Amino acid sequence: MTIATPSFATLLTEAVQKTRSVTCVGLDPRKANLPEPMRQAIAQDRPEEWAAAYTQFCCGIIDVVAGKVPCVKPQAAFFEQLGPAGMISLGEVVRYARSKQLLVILDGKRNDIGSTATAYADAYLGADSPWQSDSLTVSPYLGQDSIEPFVDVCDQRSAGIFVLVKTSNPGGGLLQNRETDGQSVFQRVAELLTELNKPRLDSHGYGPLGAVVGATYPEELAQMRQAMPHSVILIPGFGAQGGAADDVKVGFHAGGLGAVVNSSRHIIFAYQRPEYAEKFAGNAWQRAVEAATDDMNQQLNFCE
Ligand SMILES: O=C(O)c1cc(=O)[nH]c(=O)n1[C@@H]1O[C@H](COP(=O)(O)O)[C@@H](O)[C@H]1O
Repeated sequence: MTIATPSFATLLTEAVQKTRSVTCVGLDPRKANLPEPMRQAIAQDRPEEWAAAYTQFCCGIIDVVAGKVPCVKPQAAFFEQLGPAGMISLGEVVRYARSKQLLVILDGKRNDIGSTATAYADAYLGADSPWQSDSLTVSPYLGQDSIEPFVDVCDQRSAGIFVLVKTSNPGGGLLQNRETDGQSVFQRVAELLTELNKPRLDSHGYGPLGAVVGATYPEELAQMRQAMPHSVILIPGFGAQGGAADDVKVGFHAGGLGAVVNSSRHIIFAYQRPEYAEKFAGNAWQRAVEAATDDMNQQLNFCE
């Protein structure tokens, strides 16, 4: 097997070391939460105008956080809400983030039967991908033959995936915690990721198959850190969903390696948080993004 170097996992580790940050800024634009001046500039309530505002907003965030954090995670759903115009905006945001040396985790939670999974993998991660994302969130529900096409693409290009293992939402346990053959479904997913990563490790011991484990389940996060020594863990649920620094620190290896922690609303709409609202009203929303990013970096001060 020939594996593209440097791998996505290596690039992410290097970006963490360079920025001394484990923060992933989630780009989840919402019409109702855009700063007032941007909402006022919408002349007609048309998807094209909102999409242009989303591009402006997300690129404005990227300008603030580039150099401060290793990666950003655009959530496709919010762009898809605007239809084709939203997808053009998503493409522009991905391109702009990469031009600012930020790694992009495209949050699409994609997957399907193997032959269609190949199309998703080529679409988002392939060498000729029009999106050129560095990585993609992937659902494991269709099994190993649905994950392998993504791994094949990761072998060819410096790309990675983050597979849903234990999600942050309260209802995730209904299926993920289901016990079968003496282990839970999420433990079985973790085992599969470890098997697939083993022949593909970089010099830090990480493979292309990352995992998603929510900050809202610290006990399971600690267990999953042990079960998946070769996966970089994407930890969402910090901030707005209640996850705190003490909850996520168990997801890391020494020196702040092996995980990144996502926060979306608490950073991008920080200007609306009570502690920032007065100081950063109106046009000062980018300064609120900066303050919230600096604060999160300080709280997650795990890099040696
Ligand atoms: O894959 C994800 O990123 C994800 C998985 C998960 O278990 N929980 C979760 O919240 N997410 C995403 O992480 C982001 C969390 O946003 P905030 O709650 O605003 O920080 C959203 O884009 C979610 O779609």
